[in-house]
Amino acid sequence: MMEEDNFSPEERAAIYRCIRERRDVRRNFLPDPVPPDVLARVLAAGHAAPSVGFLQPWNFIVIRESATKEALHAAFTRANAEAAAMFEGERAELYRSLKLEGLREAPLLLCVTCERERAGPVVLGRTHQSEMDIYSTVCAVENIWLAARAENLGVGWVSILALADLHRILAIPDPIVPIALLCMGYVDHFAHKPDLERTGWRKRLALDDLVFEERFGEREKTPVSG
Ligand SMILES: Cc1cc2c(cc1C)N(C[C@H](O)[C@H](O)[C@H](O)COP(=O)(O)O)c1[nH]c(=O)[nH]c(=O)c1N2
Repeated sequence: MMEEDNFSPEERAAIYRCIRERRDVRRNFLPDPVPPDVLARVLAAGHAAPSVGFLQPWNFIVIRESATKEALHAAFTRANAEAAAMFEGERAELYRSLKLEGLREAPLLLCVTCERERAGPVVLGRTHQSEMDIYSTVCAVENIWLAARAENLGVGWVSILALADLHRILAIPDPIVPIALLCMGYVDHFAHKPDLERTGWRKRLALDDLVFEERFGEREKTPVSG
């Protein structure tokens, strides 16, 4: 390999730090706007994502209007009441104490959509696994999330909304699928642990419990962390 194709140890360390220290952020947003050049870099990172058949099925809808943010927040409130009712007792109490969106506080919201028919009905790589265009769009979302972290921008994914509300509020026509509604902005700090871990909702699983080696149709647990 050409020397200049390699990542230096410092570059590698920065990438792993970005992955490790990316957080889902939906609180403590500062009012500072996201500069256009920063947003352009973050969106370019999204657009650099892999996609099935090189379909690039995404669009990025930038939302700054407070009326739209309020409408999305109202949709969240409706959905969240339904979601909260799925839990009982202490769990329900804990659920209600969680801050699960930052739709009004974030200076900018981003909706990432997937246009499934962008290249017609037949797409290289999608014929036998029809969700691949959706997954490609999720790859773009993760790129955005990581690039934003490298730009010191917090990003939170808000999925507690009915899809029909997203279609209506953002005027997204039916063949296009809203994949992610993200709240984005500068924050005063990044938490070291996920909120859901810190609040005791769920523990982080051990990597070694999740890795298996395949051996002639059998699976064997294979510790990797050494
Ligand atoms: C597809 C999808 C959808 C959602 C999320 C994530 C993803 C991947 N997460 C964030 C989620 O809770 C968070 O990623 C995990 O708790 C781990 O925390 P970190 O992202 O590592 O900080 C999330 N969080 C939240 O507060 N409200 C939400 O609606 C959602 N929805």
